[in-house]
Amino acid sequence: MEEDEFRTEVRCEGFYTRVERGDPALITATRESTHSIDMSTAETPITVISGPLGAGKTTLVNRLLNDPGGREIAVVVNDMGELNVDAELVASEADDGLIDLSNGCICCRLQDDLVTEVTRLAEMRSFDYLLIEASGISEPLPIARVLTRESEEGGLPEQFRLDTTVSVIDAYGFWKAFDPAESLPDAAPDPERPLTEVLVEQVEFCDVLLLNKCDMVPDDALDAVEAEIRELQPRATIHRTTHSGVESGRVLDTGRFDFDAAKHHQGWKRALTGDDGEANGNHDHGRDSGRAHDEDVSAATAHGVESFVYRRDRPFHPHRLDDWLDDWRGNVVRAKGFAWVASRPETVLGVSQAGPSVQAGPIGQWGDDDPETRLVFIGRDLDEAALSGELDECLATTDERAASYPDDPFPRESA
Ligand SMILES: Nc1nc2c(ncn2[C@@H]2O[C@H](COP(=O)(O)OP(=O)(O)OP(=O)(O)O)[C@@H](O)[C@H]2O)c(=O)[nH]1
Repeated sequence: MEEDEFRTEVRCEGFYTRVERGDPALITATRESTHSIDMSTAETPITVISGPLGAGKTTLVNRLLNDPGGREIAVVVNDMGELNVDAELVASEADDGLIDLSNGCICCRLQDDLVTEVTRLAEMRSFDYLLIEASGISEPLPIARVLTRESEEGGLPEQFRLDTTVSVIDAYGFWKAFDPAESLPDAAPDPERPLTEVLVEQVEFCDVLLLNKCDMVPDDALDAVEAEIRELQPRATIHRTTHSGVESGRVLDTGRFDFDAAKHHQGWKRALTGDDGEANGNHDHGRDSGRAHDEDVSAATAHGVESFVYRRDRPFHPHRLDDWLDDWRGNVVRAKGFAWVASRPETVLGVSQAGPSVQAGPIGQWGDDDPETRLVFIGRDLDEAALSGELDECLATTDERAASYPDDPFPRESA
């Protein structure tokens, strides 16, 4: 069962590509820069910037273009709309000292366009760093797959190396989305857009996480938000920022990208496997944010952030489970895992909840594995006994296990 079987299918409608090159003053600065580029490796590192709509991605791109640390940076900006507003914003910053050398707009699927445009860029221009700003609804994992040539669709030329995946997370938006007790009046989830699912995936898959817009969240709430994010994302370095203010070296040339680690050390997956990441040398989380593991643990404890795994070797009654999934328990930030349902005893049901967004559907067969429900819950002040009791009420009786279910509710998708 691959985690991307859970992923929401998100289509990207357009890439906007431009190369930014420094003006003479900037090139002078480049020569004097302490940053040295080892041309002998002939590899162009890539940083991918993901994050929800309005989190501060373009702000970060512009910061990096204005302070490239001696690098000549090319930027690919991806936006969902016909007009690429982000590219326009990057361009306006470019007027202050960077020259737009090429631009273009194409409409097609994300992966093909990404490969085509980056390949074309590399043929046309010389640059020594590539920034990719993903759209607010892009999932980082499929992008990383293309950039590491793991995609069946093909990948980038060998000269590129994915160096860092960065997620810029709007601390205020996160606070509103996942903490109903603290949420503001406009925090109601938009039923049209299950963005919380994408937001959580952006948190879960990254090497570096900027917790941005810290100026908009009170300190105690910020601590709680960071504790929740740390529970979802045990591996990444976290930087608290305002206006995406971070030294370029924190997000460029970090060498932190590690596909296996990024895929397997998401909070929910580690809770399922009981792996705390120390065994394989990835126990460096929080280092750059100045926090040690113990501090993360105590921050989580102080804010009541915790996780537990619900395991049962009896199937659910499909309709009772479906009804239960309809009600979002506000203190659950994330629930994810595998369920066994009486309506499809051979089938593994993937369940993925992020805030008010809940998805559940078949993702494979149990095969030789003994069927067993395993669901991870991550949240604040979780009442494990109550949640487990509610779920136990959804388990099928012996008679119900033998029944047939012509109107099986799965797959289900809801915002
Ligand atoms: N108060 C506050 N505003 C910020 C901060 N960072 C960015 N902004 C503002 O938030 C708005 C959105 O920032 P962008 O950088 O365009 O965000 P984005 O992630 O590129 O947005 P999309 O491309 O629409 O997904 C802009 O008006 C920024 O000036 C911050 O730390 N605090």
